[in-house]
Amino acid sequence: MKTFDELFTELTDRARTRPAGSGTVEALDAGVHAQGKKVLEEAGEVWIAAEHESDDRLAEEISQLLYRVQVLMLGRGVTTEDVYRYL
Ligand SMILES: N=c1c2ncn([C@@H]3O[C@H](COP(=O)(O)OP(=O)(O)OP(=O)(O)O)[C@@H](O)[C@H]3O)c2ncn1[C@@H]1O[C@H](COP(=O)(O)O)[C@@H](O)[C@H]1O
Repeated sequence: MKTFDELFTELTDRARTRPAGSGTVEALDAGVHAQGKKVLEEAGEVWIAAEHESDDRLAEEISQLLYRVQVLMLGRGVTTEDVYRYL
């Protein structure tokens, strides 16, 4: 179990240390265009899960969307502080 901030710290570390086998490193290397497409894809899966699937499946899809948003944030160099000041 981890929070949004804890995941962002972990992904920031992945970007810095670039461990072999990290899907995050691969996603970062794919660039902002590919990262954005993943956000859109996961958002669509969240929508479908909200209409047709269980609460647990919806929660899982939301977690994947949050992950993809964080990868895009890292890809663009946007921090959680940059985002939180608009909340
Ligand atoms: N929270 C996530 C997470 N959520 C989603 N995903 C990725 O998103 C995929 C699921 O998305 P899809 O449903 O689109 O499945 P898919 O299209 O088959 O996925 P791909 O083939 O596109 O990778 C998973 O297989 C992961 O590749 C995640 N990958 C990593 N994390 C966490 O990020 C951290 C760093 O991970 P690594 O960089 O892999 O070490 C760890 O704490 C992980 O738990």
